[in-house]
Amino acid sequence: MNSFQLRRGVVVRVDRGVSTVELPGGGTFRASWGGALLGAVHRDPDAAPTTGDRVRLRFWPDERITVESVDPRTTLLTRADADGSSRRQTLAANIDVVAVVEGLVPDPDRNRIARLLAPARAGGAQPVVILTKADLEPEAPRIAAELQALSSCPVHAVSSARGTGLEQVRALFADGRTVALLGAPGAGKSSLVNALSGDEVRRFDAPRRDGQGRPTTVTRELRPVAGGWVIDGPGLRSAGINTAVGLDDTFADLTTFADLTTLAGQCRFADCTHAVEPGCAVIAAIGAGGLHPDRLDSYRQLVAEGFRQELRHDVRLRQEEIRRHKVMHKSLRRQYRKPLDRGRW
Ligand SMILES: Nc1nc2c(ncn2[C@@H]2O[C@H](COP(=O)(O)OP(=O)(O)OP(=O)(O)O)[C@@H](O)[C@H]2O)c(=O)[nH]1
Ligand SMILES: [Zn+2]
Repeated sequence: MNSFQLRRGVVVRVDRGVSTVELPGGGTFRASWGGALLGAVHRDPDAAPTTGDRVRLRFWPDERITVESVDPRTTLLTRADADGSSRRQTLAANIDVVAVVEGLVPDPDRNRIARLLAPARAGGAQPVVILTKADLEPEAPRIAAELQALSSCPVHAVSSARGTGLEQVRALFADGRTVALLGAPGAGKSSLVNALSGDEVRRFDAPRRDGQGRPTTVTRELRPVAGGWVIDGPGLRSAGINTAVGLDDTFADLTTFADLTTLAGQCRFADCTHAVEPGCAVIAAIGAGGLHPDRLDSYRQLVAEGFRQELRHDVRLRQEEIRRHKVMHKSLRRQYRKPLDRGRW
């Protein structure tokens, strides 16, 4: 191998400026940022390699390895930083499918499913719901059909314990696609990944130890599964994920609730809150049994979250953007947005 050669790879993990990159022929390398990339990150923090990025590595004669460039992303999953600033944290790039994982036992939480589906759609990924622990719920097929009607996306019931229903889930990974698993602790994500891939993933699972010798969870992992990749890092596990790029206007997209927004358009008052107003089409639909009250609850939560996001965006983000080097920022944006525009599902 020519040591100056550029090689393509996939970022499978990121730790403080060091990217762990897997090459297609096998082999995993830790790489720092090359000069051009350092400049790009300085201008726009989102340009930093994140898990799922397709990158080019340079192998230097002195054995250094650097990430020279990051391919344009098809999707980017981000969340607002925990400190409440408008600064975003990038979680993962190039996610093709967002799978909301929810146990059939105890009863699936419809509000949680709706909340987790929203950012998936907003980010341009294909949403699906995977209901786990089907072996414990004799009514699994009926519940899956009902949820599929409510959420208007594919719903698969699986048992990782018995290995049933896995074929449809495996198909999501075909052609090297990346699937992000979102779900509450205990929903059965790890069991599902293990059932899908057997021993394939275990080598990535060794816990790291920090200075005190305390095991720490490895975050933001991308693992090969069933011919594609799965991401199931703790960073993706909180329901606090609320924004995904491609959309500067974070919650303009409420396709999860297409039925509700249609109904709301038929209310007598344009600013109807669907709580007490006369002539409210939403309340009428619930009364007539055409709309589950849970749906209205999650819609309300979603709208409230979106409102907070938008406030944050308008005031703080705009100020920051002005301070940034505008030209470069914009050209990067344009590059990222292109593939997203064609990719509505
Ligand atoms: N009966 C049955 N139990 C399951 C199945 N899948 C997972 N479980 C059990 O559910 C519990 C949680 O499963 P995990 O796979 O650890 O769930 P997780 O989503 O990875 O949870 P966290 O790691 O806490 O986020 C475990 O006790 C599993 O044994 C299944 O298909 N059938
Ligand atoms: Zn109304």
